[in-house]
Amino acid sequence: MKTRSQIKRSISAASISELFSKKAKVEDLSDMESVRHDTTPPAAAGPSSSVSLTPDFASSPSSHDLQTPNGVFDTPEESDDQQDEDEDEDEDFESNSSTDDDAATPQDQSQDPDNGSNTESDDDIPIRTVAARRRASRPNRAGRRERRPQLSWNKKVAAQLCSQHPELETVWDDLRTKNTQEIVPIEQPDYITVSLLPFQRYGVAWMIHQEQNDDFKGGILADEMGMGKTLQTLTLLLSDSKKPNLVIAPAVAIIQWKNEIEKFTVNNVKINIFHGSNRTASRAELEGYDIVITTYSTMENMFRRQQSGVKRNDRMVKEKSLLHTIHWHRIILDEAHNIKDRSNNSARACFNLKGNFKWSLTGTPLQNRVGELYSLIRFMQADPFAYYYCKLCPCKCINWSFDNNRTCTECNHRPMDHVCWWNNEVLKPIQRDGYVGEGKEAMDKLRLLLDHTMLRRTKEQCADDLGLPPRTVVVRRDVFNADEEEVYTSLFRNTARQFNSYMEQGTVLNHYANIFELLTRMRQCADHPDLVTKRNSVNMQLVCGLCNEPPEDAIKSECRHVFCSGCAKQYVDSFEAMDEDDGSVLRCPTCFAKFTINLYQPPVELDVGHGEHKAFSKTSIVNRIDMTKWRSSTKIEALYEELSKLRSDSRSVKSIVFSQFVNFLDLVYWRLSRAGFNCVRLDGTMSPEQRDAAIQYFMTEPNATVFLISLKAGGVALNLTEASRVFICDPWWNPSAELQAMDRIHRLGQYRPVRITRMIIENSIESRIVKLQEKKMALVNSTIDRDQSAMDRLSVEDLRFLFSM
Ligand SMILES: Nc1ncnc2c1ncn2[C@@H]1O[C@H](COP(=O)(O)OP(=O)(O)OP(=O)(O)O)[C@@H](O)[C@H]1O
Repeated sequence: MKTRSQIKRSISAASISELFSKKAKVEDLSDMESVRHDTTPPAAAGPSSSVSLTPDFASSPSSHDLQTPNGVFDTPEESDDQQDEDEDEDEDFESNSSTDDDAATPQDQSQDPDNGSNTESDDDIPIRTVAARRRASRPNRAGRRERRPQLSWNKKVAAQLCSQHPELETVWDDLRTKNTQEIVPIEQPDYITVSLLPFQRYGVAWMIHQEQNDDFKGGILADEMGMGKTLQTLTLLLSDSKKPNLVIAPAVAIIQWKNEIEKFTVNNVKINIFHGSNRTASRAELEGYDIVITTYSTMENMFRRQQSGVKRNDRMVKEKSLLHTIHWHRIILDEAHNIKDRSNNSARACFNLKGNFKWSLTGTPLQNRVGELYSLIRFMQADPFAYYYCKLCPCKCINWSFDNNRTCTECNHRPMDHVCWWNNEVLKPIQRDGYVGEGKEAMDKLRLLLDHTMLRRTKEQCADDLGLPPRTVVVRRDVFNADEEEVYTSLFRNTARQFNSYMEQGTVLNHYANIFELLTRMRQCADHPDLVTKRNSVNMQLVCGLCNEPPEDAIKSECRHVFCSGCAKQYVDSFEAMDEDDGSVLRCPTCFAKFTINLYQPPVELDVGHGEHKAFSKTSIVNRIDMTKWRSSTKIEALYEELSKLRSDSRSVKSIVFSQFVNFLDLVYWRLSRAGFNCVRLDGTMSPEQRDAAIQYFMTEPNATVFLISLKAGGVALNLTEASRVFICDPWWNPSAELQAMDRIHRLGQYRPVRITRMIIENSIESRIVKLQEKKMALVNSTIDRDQSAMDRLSVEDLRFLFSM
């Protein structure tokens, strides 16, 4: 569990997210009363490159707590006895002119560049600084405490850096006084076949301006989801005839890029989809294309083979990555929040690409904490913000590079002598002080930097241009029937008893795999009890070890068990969030060996084949149980009722149904097809081509009225504006995943009012999850913490709440 002080220190992701986006709030309308979210623009709204960074930090901590080496906060106060004991020692250190601030955060300077965490041990803190701290807190001879003007740790480090790197002294002033030239929207280009909207013409002009101005070679286009970032970028890519350009996108979006290029451009744009086993190996060929489109996993995989090698005849052989060899004209990261964790392999692989201009596209530039923005700044190699500077000499580097002796390969000084400018100027003060004092100053600097590197417009600001219809969100609450309740209650009692005994023995973390599975089962049971009671006959080699479903974007652990990539990430994240530090290790839910898995490995292909019912895979529940005796569930019937009502009102209304469980989608498919609905499916067991074919069919076939989509595979990056209804069948821990899903239909090209229905079983864990979401949201909104990272994760407290009888 995080300490209160730790929580206090964190800057709010929520606040920043809020700063960036005013999303329609999800209203809990148990009585099915609907709420309209007006998209009328406020009078003064309009395209602007500035982002409002004005969080409500009224209750932020005002004290400058000191961080001890073990991360616990204390003050420099000490007992008089202790002070006397240290008297002599102190005198010796007078000449070192150390101040209490030296002792404040000595380890802050020695960031592990990869994760931003402190890496030095207690032993690394010079003793003199401890003594100096004691001296500072002791009364002087007149009985008063010494009060000297104090420089914070970060300010001192900044001063040290400036003495070696004088150019750093004026960085912020230069940025502040920079002549911000007025940006005039471009004219409609003749190479684009569709009329760009006014804010899009402005967006392209801003991108061109960024490239022409020498300060930043690119930037972040962060318009809200569905406002046409792809089209704006495409217009930029074709604004000169320079090539080759590289687009990196999630697998689900690469075909969409291809389609947009074909649909919206007149010239014969030469494109290559660099993905799959048939991709070209020729550098010359790739360099001949205008635009090369690839996926994060392909790019990451190539980089890994280059850096770490690949096993051939029991030897590791390193292979040059074609993508990293070419010098691209522009590099575009679509859904750039994929690299928000600067230490993940995708991020590292992106940082190492070479190009003249680097662009990040994302509707959610900040999901959890301010630190995530570093990845985007680092990707565009913003100078000096992304660089490390040595405090002892003029050494400056973009890559953290230390040899085995832990000395810099450039200057031989130690890691702790090197400081990331971003960490010292922005991240640390905000983490420490929130939005007061130096924290506020740092927040202003961040805003200034974003003003110069990021363009963000919301749907609300551009409502006049977009002309989007209103969006309504409702919650439909049902209760289990008697049979379901019996199964669920027995499952819940058993699992709660089990959980409580782990709690009593203090072994929650040792049994984390078990608990995670129990939670999943209860969530599945709320969809349909069969998902839990008919699990036995599953071939464990072909299902995810966490959700027991056909694995989506399957990945393998070192112990060779298979998992959905989404499940494994959630499992690892939640365990890490426990932060109990009692030596427990995360175990594989299948074999209980230590769980080691590369979360960013390319998906493995599994041959699941087809069973008796050809439309379903061999492992599908439909092929494992006797469907002639099958009975539906409350959730499925509620969905059926909603869809039937829609169909009787209008036969042309199309709906999207999201669930996290592929087997549940199979059961829904079975039920709805038998009731005459023409259903289409998309999940993470399908190849990009199959996914695209499903999307095309749904978008163009008038009779295809229901699209069943797995939230893990289709929650982001899709355009599904043919539909105007969304049903979210099971609540997710993180509400932002649900918001992303909703925006698949509330986007440009949507002309009908949009209605979202969240389906909840009232007497089940689902209503508790919704309460938990509300609780976390309230915590986030009302406390100083405002760090939304908790949204994605489960604490022991959360588990206690979920299992309370
Ligand atoms: N000027 C325009 N005229 C007509 N359609 C447009 C225009 N601009 C964009 N669109 C369409 O709007 C839809 C949304 O655009 P796009 O997918 O680029 O949004 P996005 O901002 O990238 O969203 P996300 O962040 O969800 O990926 C697409 O179908 C696109 O073809």
